[in-house]
Amino acid sequence: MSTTNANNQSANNGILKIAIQKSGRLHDDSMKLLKECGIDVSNGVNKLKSEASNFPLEVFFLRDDDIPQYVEDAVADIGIVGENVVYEKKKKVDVVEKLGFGKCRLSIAVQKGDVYNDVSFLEGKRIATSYPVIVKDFLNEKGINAEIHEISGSVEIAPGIGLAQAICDLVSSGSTLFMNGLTEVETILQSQAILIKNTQLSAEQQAILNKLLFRIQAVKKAKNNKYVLLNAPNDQLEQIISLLPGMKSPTVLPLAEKGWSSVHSVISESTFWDIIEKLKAAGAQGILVVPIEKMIV
Ligand SMILES: Nc1ncnc2c1ncn2[C@@H]1O[C@H](COP(=O)(O)OP(=O)(O)OP(=O)(O)O)[C@@H](O)[C@H]1O
Ligand SMILES: O=P(O)(O)OC[C@H]1O[C@H](OP(=O)(O)OP(=O)(O)O)[C@H](O)[C@@H]1O
Ligand SMILES: [Mg+2]
Repeated sequence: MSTTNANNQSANNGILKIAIQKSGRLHDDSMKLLKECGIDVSNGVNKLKSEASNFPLEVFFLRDDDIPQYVEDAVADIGIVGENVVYEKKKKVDVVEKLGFGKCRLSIAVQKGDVYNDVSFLEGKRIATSYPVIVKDFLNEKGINAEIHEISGSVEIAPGIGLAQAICDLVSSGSTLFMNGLTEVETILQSQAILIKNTQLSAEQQAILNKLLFRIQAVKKAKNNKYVLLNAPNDQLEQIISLLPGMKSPTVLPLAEKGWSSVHSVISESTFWDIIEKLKAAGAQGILVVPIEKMIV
């Protein structure tokens, strides 16, 4: 390749195009994630495209259903979309990272009062859904013959108006099912927002993605951990330190008051309350818990 061509190539590839949902459940969290990664993107009303001012990223605002196709076709290089949409669309894209928001499940529900013992209930029935591909795969796997009636929204209303005897739709709190007199009977898929990428990124695009990913992982780790500061009597230090993992090991500093130390450490969100109780029981006092903004290990 000549130098000129190489330069042109680099000009084309010097920016990464990301597709995110224009409006809806994933929009705000997707924008927030970019912001937490230190990337400034303006989000003007009715704007469909925006360029980050301080990172080589161009943002396309799209309907979530279209994102896997755009990423497969390299119209966008990467995208943020629910796993449910990725599995439904079955496009050729690579999954890069789970993002920890947009958590929901895709479930089958029937009318309250129906006697549902197992999936054989669905045999010969009509199921309303916006996810015909995933439902078809599920029924095939279970050896059930049922009619799939595809509708694009307000799926939970279908049994109540005589359109279907069962539905398959996204559930989070369960309140939409409850309000429509439905009961969840099978969970087909657990879903959350994920980062997907085109399968043939150039080396330069991959390098930008790696930079973005490094930041995303630091943000995610920080969210899953808390910084803890506490005072400990020196004669209890050994026991208290054994309860605290820290990134390497806890920091211990002497307090102005003799016989006491200040202990600093990082605790994971999942074990947080358990460890705090044990720390208190071991004699820790003045425990402060502080959120971490970024965490690079
Ligand atoms: N109740 C929920 N709780 C958490 N996440 C959800 C919930 N409902 C949907 N999601 C996730 O958010 C994604 C977008 O949901 P939304 O309802 O905004 O989609 P949509 O109406 O199809 O939007 P679009 O206009 O972009 O097509 C879903 O595909 C799913 O991954
Ligand atoms: O279990 P819940 O917490 O009630 O959430 C489930 C509802 O959320 C989603 O719809 P959304 O509210 O996004 O509206 P939509 O129909 O426009 O997609 C989904 O399609 C369900 O209807
Ligand atoms: Mg959609």
